[in-house]
Amino acid sequence: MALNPVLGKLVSKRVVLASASPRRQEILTNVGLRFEVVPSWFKETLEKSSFAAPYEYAVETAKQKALEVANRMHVKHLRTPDIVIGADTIVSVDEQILEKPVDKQDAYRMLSRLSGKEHSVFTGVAIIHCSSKGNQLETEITDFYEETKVKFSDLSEELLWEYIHSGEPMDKAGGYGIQALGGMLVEYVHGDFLNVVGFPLNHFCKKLAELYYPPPKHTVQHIKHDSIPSVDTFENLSDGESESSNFTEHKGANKLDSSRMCPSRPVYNCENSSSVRTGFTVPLENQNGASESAAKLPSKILDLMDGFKASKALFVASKLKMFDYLKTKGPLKAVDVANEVGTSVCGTERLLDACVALGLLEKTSQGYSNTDSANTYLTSDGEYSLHGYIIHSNDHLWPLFTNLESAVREGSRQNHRAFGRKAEDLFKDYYHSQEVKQRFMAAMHSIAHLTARDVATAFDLSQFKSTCDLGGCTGALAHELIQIYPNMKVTVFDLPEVIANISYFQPSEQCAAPVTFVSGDFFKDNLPEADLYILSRVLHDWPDEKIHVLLSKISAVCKPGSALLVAEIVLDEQKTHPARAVLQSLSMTEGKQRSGSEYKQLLEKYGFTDVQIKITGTLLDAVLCFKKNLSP
Ligand SMILES: Cc1cn([C@H]2C[C@H](O)[C@@H](COP(=O)(O)OP(=O)(O)OP(=O)(O)O)O2)c(=O)[nH]c1=O
Repeated sequence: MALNPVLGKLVSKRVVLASASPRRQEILTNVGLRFEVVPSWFKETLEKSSFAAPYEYAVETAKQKALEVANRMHVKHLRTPDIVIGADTIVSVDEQILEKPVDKQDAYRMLSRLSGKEHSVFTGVAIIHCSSKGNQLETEITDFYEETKVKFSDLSEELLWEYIHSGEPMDKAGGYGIQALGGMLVEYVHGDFLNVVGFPLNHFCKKLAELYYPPPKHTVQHIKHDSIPSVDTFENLSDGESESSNFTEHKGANKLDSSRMCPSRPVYNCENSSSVRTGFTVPLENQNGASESAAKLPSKILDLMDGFKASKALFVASKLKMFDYLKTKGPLKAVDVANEVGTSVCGTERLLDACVALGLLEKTSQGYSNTDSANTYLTSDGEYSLHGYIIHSNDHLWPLFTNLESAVREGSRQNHRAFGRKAEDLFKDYYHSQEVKQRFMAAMHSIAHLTARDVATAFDLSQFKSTCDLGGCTGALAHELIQIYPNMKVTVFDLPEVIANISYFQPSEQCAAPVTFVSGDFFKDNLPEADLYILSRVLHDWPDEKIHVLLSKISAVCKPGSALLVAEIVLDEQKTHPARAVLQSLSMTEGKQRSGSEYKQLLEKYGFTDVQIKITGTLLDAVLCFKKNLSP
């Protein structure tokens, strides 16, 4: 995800960088922008003398580079991108434009002109919004330039040639690369460093912000390039439900939907920039300047207000297996998805658009397709599929959380309200209903598989020859342990009903040393022998009495020197973070989440010592402790 909310606006768009420059690719990749690279075939041969100023040449070249790619993609590949970005960097000294040197002599000429002097580096950038109407390519061009002043030291002949022989100058404007060896030649830089390297990122973000969130009409002539607006709040208002006229402008503005635009006219004129738009201007709603008095929006609160809608959209799209269909058959139009799934076309279209807005899907003229993370996490057969847990969240947690108010009032689980039966009866369902059992196991498997590597590598466990994962369910963690510690023998101990259903979840490739599954109840039955016991996502679910039984048993069976690894989310000492754990507590199980010192205290009470806590920063943290020599 792009850190900058403005760049986030491009997440669902097909963005093409019309440049072969590895620097430009790196600058944009580093800020999380997803784009294709299609180098431009436009030859940089515009007549320099026909431009009044050097930057005009750079801007025009950037524009031509981007237009060539947009046209080629439209005509040859029948794939119209949404946005094409072109750029051109030149060096200007003594009214002369220097581009890339053609050979070493040329590099020498350029560098000796720059020696001991200040020069300007201009990068022209063109952002082209493309659309296809009746097979015609329509473009809306926005361009700008950025200037950076650079001063070189006096360069000796020897240094100059040594630098030229390094090969660095050859693919760079002015014959130097400030980001590498060329940095040694530079006395000072005034302005945007990245502009010298080939892409003025800051100005680009400001330009996007203007494009996607134009200012109210009366300020149109006075835009200052001194801040990149934080606009994530506006995004949150575009749910079609806000009636407030204060927000109307932003609502329309972030769509960039040409069907809602009024006839062509320039939008705003800023220093260093221009917007030439064919068939593209201000959204109609923008013209009343309504947001003048809009207060600073509380983005976090607005996010929270909308959070449940976003969760439910994800749940429903997952439940309807839309991500599965799109993985195998996408891109698909809404009508095709609706036919596959058996849903209404209009409802499906709204849900798919919502998924695009949430960054789960991409939408192009060919239809909807999965993002990479939807393929990995949201399809039911994805490598780290969370599908099982999402369905569990929808079918089980959602109804419970719908009754949160009663849960807080009464301080207890709300199974009776959510499902019309008590928690104990539901537990019986677990034993009797294959569907409920499978759903629960799929949910546990989802999370265990996703977190297995972090848990398995939180500590070096190579000293342990045998490990028993208590309540290890489908063996996701066990399989990971064997991958990482090939000499380790791993046993999964879980209820007979669980062990009876594990086959579906086993990895297709057979491990050299397979996991052993043993059925039993860890509160009642003898535990298998092991050097290392694991309790992953177990302790937070049980009340103190049950934990007492379990830890006493483990402590009794542990030989001195053997260990217990607990994987849980470890709360901070204030017990308010991470939010994930605190929110999980709201489901009001009889168990609880604990802080690091609480885990330490608990484990020491049962004869474990040398308690080490590893906050992984991911979904699960790890606590490792060793059985001390004397029994507790
Ligand atoms: C001055 C300077 C330029 N450059 C680079 C940036 C640009 O890649 C290059 C100028 O050439 P450009 O013609 O702007 O770009 P390019 O040929 O690399 O790629 P394309 O035309 O496909 O977009 O010089 C540096 O990397 N460091 C520097 O210090």
